[in-house]
Amino acid sequence: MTSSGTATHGVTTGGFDKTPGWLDWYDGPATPAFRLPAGAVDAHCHVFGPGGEFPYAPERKYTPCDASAAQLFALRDHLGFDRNVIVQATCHGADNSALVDALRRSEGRARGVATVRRDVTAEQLAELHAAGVRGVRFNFVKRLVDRVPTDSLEEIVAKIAPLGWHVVIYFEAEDLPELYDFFSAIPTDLVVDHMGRPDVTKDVDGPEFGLFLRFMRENPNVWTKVTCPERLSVTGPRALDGERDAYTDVVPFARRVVELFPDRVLWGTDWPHPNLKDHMPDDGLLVDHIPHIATTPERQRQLLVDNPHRLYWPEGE
Ligand SMILES: O=C(O)c1cc(C(=O)O)oc(=O)c1
Repeated sequence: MTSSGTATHGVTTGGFDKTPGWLDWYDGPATPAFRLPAGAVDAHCHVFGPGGEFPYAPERKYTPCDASAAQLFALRDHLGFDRNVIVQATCHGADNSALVDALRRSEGRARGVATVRRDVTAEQLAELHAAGVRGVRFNFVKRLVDRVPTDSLEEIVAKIAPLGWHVVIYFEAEDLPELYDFFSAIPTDLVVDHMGRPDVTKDVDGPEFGLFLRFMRENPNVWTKVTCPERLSVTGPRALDGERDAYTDVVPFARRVVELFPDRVLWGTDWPHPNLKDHMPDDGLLVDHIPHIATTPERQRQLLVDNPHRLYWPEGE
């Protein structure tokens, strides 16, 4: 596996200039000390391009290094995951071609979460479904989109609900008070990316994280990904240089969610980790974060196997 094969000197395939300061994904990840249970799912990861084959969207807010389906599946096998849930990245806008290509190449071992526009047709949705898409993503993180998708969400949800799909939302903790009622009205299953991005310098028992926990408690259709400690951490040691006890400041937040809602949590690597600014984690060491937040074999099995299978492979294939 190599990131340098597709991205060199700031240029990706297709002649796209990477965002200045872009950090490429970590090459040569460690073998995790934590043995993943059989059937484990990496339930949040992306593919980027390759730009020469699947050009990045004109409206993108960043240009990444390429990160292909083959490279993702090599990482899956190296870490010991059985399956992936591939989430459409904002750098591809609503063009899901790279995602669909990856799903087809996975031979049933990946499901997808797409981004669609309000004018998406039933035929287009049926095609995405056949490829393995089971959800749509809406991004409320302002640095990643021109406009938050409040207008289009209801219209799109009405179209995807009959397919049994769910909604994935990405937002920041400070925006939850304003969006609380809007999100609570979404009728489908609803998956919140990265625990709603808590500010981990604040108290885990404080009002901000308390609102997120209340959101989950009051809405039994809400799930969350206890992911991205590398994004949320402020002081914790990083998953680098052999560190298997990384991102300790995020642990109390993720552990609390796993303990309170063990049947509505998912975990993923977030590979290839878009927009990290100060370091790129070793995904092998990131897997070693899991037993710190899901502390018993039963909780680990729910987080990594039972929950993602229920949401993405309900037919039991
Ligand atoms: O925090 C981010 O920058 C980020 C971006 C994207 C995306 O661009 O899709 O996805 C993520 O899960 C996280």
